[in-house]
Amino acid sequence: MASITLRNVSIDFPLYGTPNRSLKSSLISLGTGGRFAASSRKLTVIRALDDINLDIPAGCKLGLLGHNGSGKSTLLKVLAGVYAPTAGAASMTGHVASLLDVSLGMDDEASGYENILLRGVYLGIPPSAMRSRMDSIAEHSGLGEYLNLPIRTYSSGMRMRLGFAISTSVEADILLMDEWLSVGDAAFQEKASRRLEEVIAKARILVLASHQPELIERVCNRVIRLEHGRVVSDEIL
Ligand SMILES: Nc1ncnc2c1ncn2[C@@H]1O[C@H](COP(=O)(O)OP(=O)(O)OP(=O)(O)O)[C@@H](O)[C@H]1O
Repeated sequence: MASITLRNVSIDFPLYGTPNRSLKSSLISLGTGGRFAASSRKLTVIRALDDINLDIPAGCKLGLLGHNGSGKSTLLKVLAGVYAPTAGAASMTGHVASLLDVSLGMDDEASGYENILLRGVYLGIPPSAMRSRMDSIAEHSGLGEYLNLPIRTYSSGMRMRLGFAISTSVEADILLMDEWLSVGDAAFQEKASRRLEEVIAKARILVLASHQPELIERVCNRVIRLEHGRVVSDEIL
């Protein structure tokens, strides 16, 4: 079973050595960014998430909307286990796959094939299991003989293709995505879009942050809106 439960989750980012008084007054007047939480003479704290309570059951395809700095990426990073809550508790049941940074864990000097194994380690998949997916990943990447070369010889689009092919080869109970990935040239984008839709259809839970309400309406069945780190609406679509 897959599920996500957040109870009173807050995330604070302490900003050390900032010119506190002027920063505080300019942050308070901004319509963007997290909430200004506390300060002393030396320390300013931004509360990126403020007392979030969420129950996400299996079958939920949740879209996150909100202004710049409202906390969408921070929330995804809590779900990915990148940030531990400053307060409250987050619990996830199921295998989490994060498409937040598809090239995380890659090594420039290693070949494409070697990077498939390396990236598998970051995704919690042993090399033996990754080897059995090698052919399908190679095919989806469309990189052919380039996979034998060190990835420092790749263009940025080629790296993205490889990262994308690897990340989408992993079956996940919980899939985390930041915006629609724009990967590669037009031909690859079309292929990538189809592949994403397949991966999403298989996931039990999707959490997708986006600035495009139309995309969320197309892909998701529930949407929450964040403002300054708080949930201000939660709707079934
Ligand atoms: N590593 C960090 N250190 C300090 N502050 C941070 C850090 N990461 C995020 N923040 C702050 O937390 C708040 C929420 O940021 P977050 O990236 O979650 O917003 P977002 O909704 O994803 O924004 P966008 O739509 O612009 O991507 C912002 O005020 C941002 O400045």
